[in-house]
Order: sequence, then C-alpha cells, then structure tokens
Amino acid sequence: MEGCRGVGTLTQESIWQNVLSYIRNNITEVEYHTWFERIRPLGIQGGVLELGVPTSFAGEWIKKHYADLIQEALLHLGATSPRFELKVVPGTPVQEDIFSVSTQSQARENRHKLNPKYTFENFVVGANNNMAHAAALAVAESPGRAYNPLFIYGGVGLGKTHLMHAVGHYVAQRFPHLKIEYVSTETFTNELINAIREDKMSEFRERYRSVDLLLVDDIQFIAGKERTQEEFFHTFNALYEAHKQIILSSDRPPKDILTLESRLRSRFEWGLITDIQPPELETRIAILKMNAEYRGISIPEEVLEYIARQITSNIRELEGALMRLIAYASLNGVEITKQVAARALSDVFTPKEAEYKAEDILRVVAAHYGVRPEELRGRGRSKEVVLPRQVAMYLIRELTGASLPEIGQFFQGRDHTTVLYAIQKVQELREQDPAMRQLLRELQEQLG
Ligand SMILES: Nc1ncnc2c1ncn2[C@@H]1O[C@H](COP(=O)(O)OP(=O)(O)OP(=O)(O)O)[C@@H](O)[C@H]1O
Repeated sequence: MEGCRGVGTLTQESIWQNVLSYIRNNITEVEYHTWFERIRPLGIQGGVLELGVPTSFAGEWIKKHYADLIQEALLHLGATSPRFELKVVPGTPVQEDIFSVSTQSQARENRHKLNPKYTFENFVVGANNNMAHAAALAVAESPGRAYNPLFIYGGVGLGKTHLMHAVGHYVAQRFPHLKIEYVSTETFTNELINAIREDKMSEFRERYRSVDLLLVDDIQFIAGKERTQEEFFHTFNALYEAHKQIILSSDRPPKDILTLESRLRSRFEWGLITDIQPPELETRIAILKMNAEYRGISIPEEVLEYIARQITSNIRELEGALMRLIAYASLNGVEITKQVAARALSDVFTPKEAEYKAEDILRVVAAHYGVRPEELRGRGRSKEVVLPRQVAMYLIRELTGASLPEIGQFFQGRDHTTVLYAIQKVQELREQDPAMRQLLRELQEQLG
C-alpha cells in the first residue's frame, strides 16, 4: 500500500481487520455494529484504501462522523499519508454470526416479526428524533438495563414503529439467543380474547412472559379495555421483575391516555419517556434520499426537495409520495423531474409552487417568433411555424412533464411520434447550437 509504512506484506483484508479493531476500541458497540460491520475492503489503489459501503447514505454518514477515526487507525498502522475512499456497493453482505442451531432458529423466528427495512441504519436522525434514537440505541445495547420501560410517543407516521423494530433487529443480531416479541396492542387484545374463549390462558401467559424483549405498538389503544389492562399489568410486572426489556409506543404520553389505570400509568412512567416530533426539511429530504437509494433509484436533489416541501408532518405520506412518483415515471417512461413530480403528485397535494401551463408556454414561444399561438397549434407547415412549434413541444415536455400523446392532443391531435421527432430535433439543436441553448434559457426565464 503506497503511503503505508510497515504494512506492505499485509493483505487489504488484514489491513482492514486491523483498522476495524482500532475503531472498535474507540466507539460504542452499537455504532460499530451499525456502521462498520457491513463495510468491505475492495482494494488499495495508489495508496488509497477503497472500502465498499451498502448505500451512499451509509457512506456519507461514515465520512461525516468517522473519517478522522479511520485515518487515525491507518496512521496507527503506519500509513504516512492515510487515505481512504468509500464506494457504494449495493448488496454489500451482512456478515452472519456463527451460532448454535437453537440460537439460529430463535434468531430466524425473531427476524420474522420485524420489518427488514426498519433498522438503525435506515433511520435518519434529525433534531426531531435524536433523543428517541439515542434512547433506543442505549436500550439496544443493554436490554433490560438502560431504560425500562422505554416509552416512545409521537404523531402518526413519525417512526415509532421503525425505532422499535430497529432495537429488535439489533438485539436479534447481537444477542441471537434472546426471544423477541413484537405485537400491536390490538393483536395483544385479540389474542387475549381468543385465549379466554378457548380456555388457553396459560399458553397466552407463557408466551408473553417468557420473552426477553417485548415491543408493544400503539399502547394508547389499551385505554378503556379493563381486561386487557389487567392482563398487561401482570405481563409487565413479570417481565420487569425479571429485568426483561419492554418498549412501548403511543401517539401521546402516558398522562394523556385517558381511562388508563393509574397503576399502569405509573409503570409506564418508571423508565424513560421520549417523543418524536415532525421532521424538519433537511431530515425529510434525507429520508427521501435514503428511501430512493434503498430501492436503487437516483432522484435529483431538487425533486426530493420539492416533495419534502409539500409534505411536512407524516413520513409515511412522504414515502408514499415518493413511491407514487417512481411508479408514475417508470410506467410512463419519463425521467423524474420536478415537473413530472408535480404531475404525478397532483392529487396528493396542491403544489405550493406555480406549475407551468402548456397554454402559457405556447403564448411565450409564439410571441418570441412573432406568430400567433393558434398558428403554432394549427396544421400549417410553413417554415415560420415549424421550428417554433417544435420548440413549444420541447418546452411543454420539459416543463410540464406531459406525456407525448398528451402533447400531441394539445397540438390538435398530432401523433405522438411527431411530438417525439420535434423534441429530438430541439434536443439536437440545443446540443449543437449555443444560440438555441440561449433561447431556451430566455424562454424559460420569461415563464418564471
Ligand atoms: N427517521 C426516519 N428515517 C427513515 N425512515 C423513517 C424515519 N421515521 C419514519 N420513517 C419511515 O416512515 C414510515 C412510518 O414510520 P412508522 O410506521 O415507524 O411510524 P409510526 O410513528 O409508528 O406511525 P403510527 O403512529 O401510524 O404507528 C416507515 O416507513 C418508516 O420507515
């Protein structure tokens, strides 16, 4: 490795193993497992250690938070000018732990109940959720010992379930022998009703009282259900006394859950209560970016910002809008632009920014060439109208994201192949002719 003294005989793998053990001594176990376990050494080029990371989100995070530490570790190994580069290698494998067969089946069972996407790695931390995130990490690192119970509350679609599952995944990976149970309050209630009806209460109790980590979602729904509260009270006590970890989520803090028995309320307040607020713009953009990457799609930053500005208070809706846009673009064979986003999402939200209208574009182009808009839309083929019409078609496509048949329709039922030809023609001119580039810029400026 150029620039590395004394490590020439080591392979890239062993260099990386040495770097890793240095890093491991300097950060928490949670950080290590979240960010470093998936990194793979790719090679050493011109003295630069190349590392593969699963997503660019992970890459950016590692660069921002751990670059100095990695360099320090390389220095420690003898590199005179420590350099490294992170490359996104989708599908970078997760190293499976080696453990016994019974542990493996427990781990598999645990994984079944958890959404694979809801991991710490896929959770974007912002000012709105950093306390909840830190508490969840602490609990994941030492279940039953940090905060018990951990009570996470916040509005709809803000990541409460995601954080709970992240703890579950982490614990499943680090402590594969532990039994994890994730349940919604509704399911807990239904199972209890069935157990009572079928005379299977002892199985029900055994199931919930034998777990090491109990995750209960939407605990506010326990309000007013006396029998469920009673049973949950005993489950809670059994687990708590055995130092088993309990995590609860709710849309409100315990004190605001009406008709909740006071003995349960006070227990919910024994550990740590933490909230999640709606995310700020940067966090919303980061969440969208991470989601797009998770699906292997690259979306221009301005499009992400456009969506993030429209949907402000529910991350589920934010993700829904992104999915809708991706589906729209792939089904219609169009590139993802801001205009296409405005169209695809027109019934999800009313855009807060002015949308371009085909009529306005036509008017501005016609005025520039000194012809009437109707002439551009008409069937005439004189050279005074052919190029302006092509320019208008091009701009309509670019700025409104309308499909080729829609544009053809607007120009008095022309065929979509005519529109395609016009657009390709203007694209060629734009590439070859600076005057055309300038003109397109000016027309766009006039349109605001
Ligand atoms: N900080 C975040 N980073 C990345 N994705 C997030 C974040 N917060 C929420 N999400 C995503 O938003 C969606 C909704 O999150 P989740 O289901 O955890 O919300 P919730 O608070 O449990 O909602 P509800 O109150 O409806 O149960 C999920 O797809 C989740 O992955």
